[in-house]
Amino acid sequence: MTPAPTVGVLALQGDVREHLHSLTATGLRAVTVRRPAELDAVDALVIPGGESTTMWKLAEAFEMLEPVRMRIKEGMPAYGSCAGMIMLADRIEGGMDGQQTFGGIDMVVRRNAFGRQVDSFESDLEFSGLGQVRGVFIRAPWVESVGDAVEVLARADTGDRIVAVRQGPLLATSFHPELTGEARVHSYFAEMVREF
Ligand SMILES: NC(=O)CC[C@H](N)C(=O)O
Repeated sequence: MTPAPTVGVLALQGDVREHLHSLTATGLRAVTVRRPAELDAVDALVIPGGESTTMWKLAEAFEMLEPVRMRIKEGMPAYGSCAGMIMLADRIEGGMDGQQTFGGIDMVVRRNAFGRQVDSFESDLEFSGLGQVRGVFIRAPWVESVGDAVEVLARADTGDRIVAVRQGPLLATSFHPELTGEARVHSYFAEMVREF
């Protein structure tokens, strides 16, 4: 039997523990990643929810920006929730001056897109291939536009906004399945990792 793939959770900032827990529940090995050497040791990476401006600054401070970009270019599977989705976007709107991302998914993501009234909310989404999934949105981004290579997996019921996408080995959601005990999104990612 081949050993289970190891997934790193980028542990600079954000809801790292919740992702570690969700990944372990799918049968994958999950470890924290803060340093380039730790990144080298994993087969795939999860970028948690949190605050993308802080994550970007810490990624620079920990000299992780380029190494993560490089691994993504080489085809490493990655999944980002919320701030993690922002980090996987090739282009962002509403970012801080100079804010950078790892990129990888050919999309424009708008930060804090759902506005003040609905800073945080929950709703049921139709997730392609999974059926109905409960989405928890916390100052969440949405996907403003996608390139041809990007598959739209879910839209919010509020105005048809795109909230889950996949491009090859890269997955991103505006919402946080790691916070609701919703195992199927992590299982979906685990399948992507095993296929890789
Ligand atoms: N829950 C989240 O991850 C929020 C994302 C945050 N608003 C950002 O721009 O990074």
